[in-house]
Amino acid sequence: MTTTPILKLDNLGVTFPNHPVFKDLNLTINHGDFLSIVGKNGVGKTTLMRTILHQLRPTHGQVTYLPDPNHVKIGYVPQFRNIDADYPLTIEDFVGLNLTGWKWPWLSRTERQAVREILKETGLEAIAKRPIGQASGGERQKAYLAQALVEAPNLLILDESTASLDPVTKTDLLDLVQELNQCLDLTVLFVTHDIPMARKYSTEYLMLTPRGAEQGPIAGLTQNKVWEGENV
Ligand SMILES: Nc1ncnc2c1ncn2[C@@H]1O[C@H](COP(=O)(O)OP(=O)(O)OP(=O)(O)O)[C@@H](O)[C@H]1O
Repeated sequence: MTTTPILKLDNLGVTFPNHPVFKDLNLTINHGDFLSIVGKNGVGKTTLMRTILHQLRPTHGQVTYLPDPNHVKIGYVPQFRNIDADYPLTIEDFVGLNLTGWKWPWLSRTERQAVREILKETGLEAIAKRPIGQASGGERQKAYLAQALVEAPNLLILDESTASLDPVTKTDLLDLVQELNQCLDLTVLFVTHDIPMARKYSTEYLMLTPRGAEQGPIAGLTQNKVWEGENV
């Protein structure tokens, strides 16, 4: 099987004032990888995602999109975020927010079709007209995922985005992500504390510890290893 890299981290390091988060991180992520990123609270997982998204300039090293940034389209699903109860968008508006048409009446026929399909796939179809501010926490997380997927990314970052979901919803959404991973070669970076879910869905893992990083095929990631890593 040929592997084509989509993202490369070279000697990557981030230090906040007097506070090194991670250093000397080297990693190549290939198209179609489903990489779980694990490690204890505060070890630097979100900082790494922000660096990959170029929201944060690394202190050392570099992040390279391959073959170039024009070929990498990123979808990002954040950790749970509060939304004001009177936020003036329906769920379907919210899902289409990043498309060129922006709000439902101005979306093109193709964009509307894409929004409808993703609402169906994420189980939001029945509540598409509900104001997003009235949606439950889990429904909002689904809407964030749908918003990221509707743009057909080839790199999806899930930053603890399934943490607030019930087990059935979590499984449904990760099944969908896995289907896109396997059928469309979607590359997935899955930041999680849920080791059984990481083992179920990922192909590879990256474990951050205060001592350094460890990586490998997902079969090598066990709950014990994470606990040991967390005690370093
Ligand atoms: N802008 C910043 N300035 C200074 N320190 C920061 C900044 N952002 C994050 N940190 C610190 O860097 C460390 C890593 O934070 P980060 O959010 O990346 O951890 P995490 O592994 O994602 O944690 P969690 O599992 O709790 O979400 C933490 O100690 C955090 O307080």
